[in-house]
Amino acid sequence: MKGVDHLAHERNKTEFDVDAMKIVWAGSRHAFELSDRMARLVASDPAFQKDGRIRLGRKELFKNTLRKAAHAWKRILELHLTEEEAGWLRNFVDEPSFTDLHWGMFVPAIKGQGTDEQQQKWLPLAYKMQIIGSYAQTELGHGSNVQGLETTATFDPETDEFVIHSPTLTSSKWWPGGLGKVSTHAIVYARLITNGQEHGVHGFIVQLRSLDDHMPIPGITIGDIGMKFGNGAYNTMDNGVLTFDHIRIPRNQMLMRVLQVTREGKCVKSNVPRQLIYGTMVFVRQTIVADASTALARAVCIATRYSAVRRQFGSQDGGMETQVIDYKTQQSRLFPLLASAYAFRFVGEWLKWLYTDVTQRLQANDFSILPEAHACTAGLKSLTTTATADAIEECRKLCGGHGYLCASGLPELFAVYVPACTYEGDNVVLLLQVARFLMKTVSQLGSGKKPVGTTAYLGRVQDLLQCCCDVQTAEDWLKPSVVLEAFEARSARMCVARAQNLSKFENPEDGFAELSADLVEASVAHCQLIVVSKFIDKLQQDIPGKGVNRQLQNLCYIYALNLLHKYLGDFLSTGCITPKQASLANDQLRSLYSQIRPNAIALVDAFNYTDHYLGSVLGRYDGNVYPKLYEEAWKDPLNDSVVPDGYHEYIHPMLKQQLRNARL
Ligand SMILES: CCCCCCCCCCCCCCCCCCCCCCCCCCCC(=O)SCCNC(=O)CCNC(=O)[C@H](O)C(C)(C)COP(=O)(O)OP(=O)(O)OC[C@H]1O[C@@H](n2cnc3c(N)ncnc32)[C@H](O)[C@@H]1OP(=O)(O)O
Ligand SMILES: Cc1cc2nc3c(=O)[nH]c(=O)nc-3n(C[C@H](O)[C@H](O)[C@H](O)COP(=O)(O)OP(=O)(O)OC[C@H]3O[C@@H](n4cnc5c(N)ncnc54)[C@H](O)[C@@H]3O)c2cc1C
Repeated sequence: MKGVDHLAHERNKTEFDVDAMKIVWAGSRHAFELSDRMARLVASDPAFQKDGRIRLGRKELFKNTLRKAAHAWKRILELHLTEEEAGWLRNFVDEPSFTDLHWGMFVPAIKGQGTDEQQQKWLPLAYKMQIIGSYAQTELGHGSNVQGLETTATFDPETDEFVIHSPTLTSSKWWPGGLGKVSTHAIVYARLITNGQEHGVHGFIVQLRSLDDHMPIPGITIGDIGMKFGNGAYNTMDNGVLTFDHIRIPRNQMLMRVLQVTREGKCVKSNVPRQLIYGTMVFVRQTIVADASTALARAVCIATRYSAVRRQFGSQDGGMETQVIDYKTQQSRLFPLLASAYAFRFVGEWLKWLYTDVTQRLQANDFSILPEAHACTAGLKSLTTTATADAIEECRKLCGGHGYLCASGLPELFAVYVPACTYEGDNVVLLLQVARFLMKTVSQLGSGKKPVGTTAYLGRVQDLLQCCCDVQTAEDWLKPSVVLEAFEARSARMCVARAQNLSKFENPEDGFAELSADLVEASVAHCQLIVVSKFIDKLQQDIPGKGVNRQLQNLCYIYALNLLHKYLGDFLSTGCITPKQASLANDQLRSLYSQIRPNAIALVDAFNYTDHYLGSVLGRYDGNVYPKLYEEAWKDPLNDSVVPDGYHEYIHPMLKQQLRNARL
């Protein structure tokens, strides 16, 4: 039975078609229907309930994840779910597990780096989960520096095998998800050595555990690396440690799409660029950008609904107090995060398109846009995960004290999300990759090479260095061309200034190292420009539904103008805009907050999250926060007994002692 909707008065204020917005958020009607069906399927299945997960001990927690994964797989087979449907199911089950690495990295690595024969042999086994794989790249001593990995794969021509070996403690594989307790196989990255010569790092398919009794293959030492940050959270995952003592694998288990090793141990390069060895990371970084909007939307949904429920101060004549969402400070902290969720959704959609395009081109041996795909996935992964992690924490603060309770869902969401800033490439290391790409692009401008794609604006660098923003009123900030030009000019000017500083160094690598902090700032400016421009592109599409486009416009300008406000130093110091224009942008921002305010609840309803998925008392759809928070408190194990364990040992003697002292 449906209860009272405590947020009904908020929903009645809505000025747009929420169902139409749900489709925009999902990406298409098809995606909406599919994700909606999977969300309900998961929410209604008791096997997927997640209440109390944070209170489980590690062993119980992990076993629970194994049970859920097995149940999920059973349901996938019974219901004949497609890969797309299974992907949504995984999302709504909302529990990191070895299956993520199997499907998200092991399978893509074989697809991207394996030859046709290797794919034919290994993919059917992996698709049926007759083998379970992980992605073993990082080592105890090296993660970011992939070329610094120490594990060796030495070709033995006598037996036609590779010998995989961990020569040092620091060469132990360390971190791979699913490796600790579950995976039977892994793609192991190791330095290839043939005929005494090194040929860089390559991927090898290595069996780790017996398919009969799950015992490690002799010569392999393997286990879990231990508890990670937060209760529940990422501790459902068995991140592992692995060492090899001269493990032999057949030659055909090296992934050979980029480089073949012949029977004699000769290395033969294919026409595929070496960077394709890093291709799996490009794929996963792209999925991480899409996931950022999902996690951010979740936190924002909780904080927005709770901000409409929560009241503090402002009561007159015994009337209702003010909803905290009506405080301008609350709006100026919350609404840019709401806008960012939508912005990241659309840039994620675009990045998926870019990735599909690159994949098709690679199949046709066109490798020209690989550098741009790398820069975009690396940069946007960095930008969106940093912003999302910060935003989840901000949402916790926006919920006041109750945000700190696990019942708010925010502590666990933060703990599970925050490693995204590190895994799949440390965010600073990735921004440095973007900086290299940008500096290379700027350095080639003089040679007549026309930049394309996301750097096309650098082709207009002369105009951008001279342009003057012509904003005269706050309304002028609602013109797409004005906003875009301000972001392009800021980014172009920052890139050119950094390039000029770099050119003062005799050795470019020394210059790059010395100026790296400044270079990272230019990368951020460039990536923010991409997000703004993709949001503006979205507005140009024919978007059906009453009032939907208007809301998206408001969100787009909130996203852009809030960045302008936050990074005012960049905009002013590069001379793109004047202080007066910045002040007008701020006036416009305040006006946009007022326009978003009546639609805020509907804009988070459009995410279509079930209460199961949100996992938050504060974010409940019906806004019935207080009675449920009160109920939740009594579920804590400390409340199992009225007098706590330990009273007789510790509290009672202390009280008695005090009493005796008082009598003295
Ligand atoms: C209980 C639940 C049950 C549910 C069950 C359901 C089950 C069924 C589901 C089935 C459905 C299927 C659905 C699919 C699900 C998908 C899920 C996906 C989720 C995935 C989750 C993932 C979780 C996260 C796990 C994290 C994993 C990792 O962290 S792996 C390790 C990552 N490591 C790194 O990222 C290292 C970072 N370092 C680097 O990338 C590089 O070394 C470097 C970029 C720093 C470069 O360093 P260096 O300078 O030394 O470079 P060098 O090697 O010399 O090369 C330089 C040139 O190469 C160019 N370059 C670099 N990188 C790339 C690249 N990636 N691509 C292209 N080019 C690249 C670089 O620009 C240089 O070029 P030039 O300048 O031209 O020379
Ligand atoms: C939860 C989780 C899951 C993971 N799963 C996997 C997995 O499945 N498979 C796998 O192979 N790996 C996995 N990893 C490892 C992950 O990919 C690495 O931790 C990540 O790439 C960062 O590398 P690092 O740990 O070596 O950091 P480091 O490079 O040691 O970073 C430490 C600090 O040094 C800075 N730094 C490093 N290099 C530079 C530089 N050149 N210039 C400036 N600053 C620099 C960084 O910004 C950072 O502040 C996982 C990690 C985590 C946390």
